[in-house]
Amino acid sequence: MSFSQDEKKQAAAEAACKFVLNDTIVGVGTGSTVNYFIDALASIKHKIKGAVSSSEASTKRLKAHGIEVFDLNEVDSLDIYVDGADEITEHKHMIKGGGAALTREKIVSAVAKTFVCIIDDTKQVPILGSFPLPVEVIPLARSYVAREIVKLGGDPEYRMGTVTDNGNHIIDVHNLSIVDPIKLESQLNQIVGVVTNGLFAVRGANIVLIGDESGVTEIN
Ligand SMILES: O=C[C@H](O)[C@H](O)[C@H](O)COP(=O)(O)O
Repeated sequence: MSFSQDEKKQAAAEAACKFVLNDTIVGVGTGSTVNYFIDALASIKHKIKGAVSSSEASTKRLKAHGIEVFDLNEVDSLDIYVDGADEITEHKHMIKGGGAALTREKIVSAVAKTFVCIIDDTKQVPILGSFPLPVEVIPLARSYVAREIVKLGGDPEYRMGTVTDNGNHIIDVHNLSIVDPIKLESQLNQIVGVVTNGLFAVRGANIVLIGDESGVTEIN
């Protein structure tokens, strides 16, 4: 029997529920895999205080399930943050932001003690960069940032029509072979006008749950 990509996402998402502790506030990411997690969280919502969300889309889904959504500024710490990824390496470095939620995801995950990454097995890569790297930019700085990205060896493409939850734009960077993701994450963030970029390497994942043909594989 073989599982579809959606079934693998759902399996990984449901497996993340075992990391949810009683009476805590859960950090919640964004995307199609996280949507399965939110649905699974609904079945144990009586156990938790609520959630902090990384996007308007996740907030809407959480509230539709009757899960209370807290402002991050009201929360000192989070035990876990659960989110998907667009690519992840064996070092648990990730590219995120395919859904343009990277900045709030990076902020909420920074507050959490443990980042639980939920993926299907297509997201595992030996080296990051086949998936175009999203960079959130202040609209005024878009062309300047694009020129600076070219100097770093990337091929920038404006994600036309996308406005982030923060009112900013996204540049997707193609043709990068990212040998040192920690260094590149910092270099990109130093360009004036960049809000943040989709490399999650300075702070990567702690636990990875991979939906695959065996069910779910956990990497600690
Ligand atoms: O901005 C979006 C996020 O970083 C998502 O977590 C990422 O794109 C993975 O999304 P999905 O689970 O839909 O593949």
